[in-house]
Amino acid sequence: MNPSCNLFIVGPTGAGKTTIGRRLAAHYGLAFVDLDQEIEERCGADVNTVFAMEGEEGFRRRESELLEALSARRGVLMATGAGAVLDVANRRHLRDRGFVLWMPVTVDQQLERLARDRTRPLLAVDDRRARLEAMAQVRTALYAEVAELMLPGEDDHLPRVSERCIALIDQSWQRDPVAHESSP
Ligand SMILES: Nc1ncnc2c1ncn2[C@@H]1O[C@H](COP(=O)(O)OP(=O)(O)OP(=O)(O)O)[C@@H](O)[C@H]1O
Ligand SMILES: O=C(O)C1=C[C@@H](O)[C@@H](O)[C@H](O)C1
Ligand SMILES: [Mg+2]
Repeated sequence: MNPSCNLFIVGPTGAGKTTIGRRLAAHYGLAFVDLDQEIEERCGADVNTVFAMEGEEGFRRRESELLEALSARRGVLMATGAGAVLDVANRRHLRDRGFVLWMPVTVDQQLERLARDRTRPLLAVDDRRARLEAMAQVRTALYAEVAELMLPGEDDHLPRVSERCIALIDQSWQRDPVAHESSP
């Protein structure tokens, strides 16, 4: 939505939604919220444990409930989990309640960036490349459906990536001035 008071970031796992999102929030004076981290805080358990105890279905239910609540706030930058776009109601909330940024990443970049990562349960498989390609097959069109702006995806020094993102966002995000008011 443009104009809007929120920024939401979507994109594949390892795209940089959390790391770059944090920097963008600081730049724009928005409250940073990371959907995965919020789920972990509320459950008192990490994402791996939530998947193990409640299955992907339980995780997705929690993800949708929180996305609904957090996206209703004003003046937030929310980094979503990579699979949040799978749900149609999530996609509607994202589109209706904020300006949606898409951080792209190639499968090669994902494999390199997440080589030592063990925190993503859906990547706990023998053939990570095949899993990531299958995810991209389903999800790319969904990122495209919700996003209004694609950010740069190349590997670089994080402050430089953030600066390039800010230059692009400044060109197309019409910030709703009421964003500076406190929430009702
Ligand atoms: N443009 C970039 N250049 C180099 N490294 C990057 C870039 N963007 C992110 N990274 C690195 O990639 C790793 C994954 O980034 P991050 O955790 O922010 O991804 P994410 O999109 O939040 O993933 P997830 O959806 O699984 O939460 C981090 O180690 C981060 O420092
Ligand atoms: O790709 C996904 O579906 C996921 C990505 C992570 O951000 C977490 O939300 C969780 O591991 C699921
Ligand atoms: Mg993240």
